[in-house]
Amino acid sequence: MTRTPPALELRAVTAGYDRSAPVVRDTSLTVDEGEAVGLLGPSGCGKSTLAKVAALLHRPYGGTVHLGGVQARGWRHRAPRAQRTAVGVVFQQPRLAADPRLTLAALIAEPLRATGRKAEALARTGELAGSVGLGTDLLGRRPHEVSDGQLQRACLARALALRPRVLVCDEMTAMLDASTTAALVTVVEEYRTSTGAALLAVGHDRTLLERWCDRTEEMPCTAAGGPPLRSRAPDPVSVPGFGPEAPSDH
Ligand SMILES: Nc1ncnc2c1ncn2[C@@H]1O[C@H](COP(=O)(O)OP(=O)(O)OP(=O)(O)O)[C@@H](O)[C@H]1O
Repeated sequence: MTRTPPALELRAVTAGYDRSAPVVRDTSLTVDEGEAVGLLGPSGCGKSTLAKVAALLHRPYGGTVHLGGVQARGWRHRAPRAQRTAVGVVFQQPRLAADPRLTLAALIAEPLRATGRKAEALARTGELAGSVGLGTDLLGRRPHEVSDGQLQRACLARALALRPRVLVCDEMTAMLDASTTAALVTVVEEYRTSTGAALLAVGHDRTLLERWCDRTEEMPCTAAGGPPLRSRAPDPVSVPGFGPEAPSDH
């Protein structure tokens, strides 16, 4: 029987900002279709770097990235569009990830416009905003006129606009309060349930990631010896998705 290829596979990735001292070394990670994997590890161990490699935003020194079984053939704008748009990404700090000149409507519609879908952008912006709990009254505002939570909702809507098969959430909720965290996790889970998309969620909040994800991976510090990643299934009492109790902020 042929096995469905993983939605995301990182094979022996070595990456960083100085070829002589990479922050990620020979690291492999697989996220199956429909699976949610949490990536934990000490600060500075390279989780965000690995997340950027997974989202084809950072070119590794070594190793390969495969999306749906197909090896990525480029990085950033040089990646083929079908691969680039197969991964949606949300970062920790929405103010760094959002062009301050754009209204929230334009921000959400950015990927649709950038891929030439102007009519779809007009038709779906309101629906996308609604799907992340963003009132249409906020769509005409610019990033400095909304809260971090409202801006992060817009960034999540932007990441979902092209209906990615893989969603990478890099500390998406780290700056948010417990109720906004719960709301955004619920949005991601509803999206995954309806589309079968895979999730790679990076963070420090072990309680949140162990509740949210099917399994977690521990990323060691390369200075302390490097991979392999250590896998951990959730406790029997925790459930995939988000339970009734909101996690605390950190
Ligand atoms: N653009 C950059 N240029 C140079 N070094 C960088 C850059 N971005 C990150 N680094 C360094 O790479 C290392 C790994 O950073 P990274 O952000 O991937 O770690 P992290 O595990 O996500 O950390 P945290 O949990 O604190 O967010 C750190 O030592 C960091 O200082």
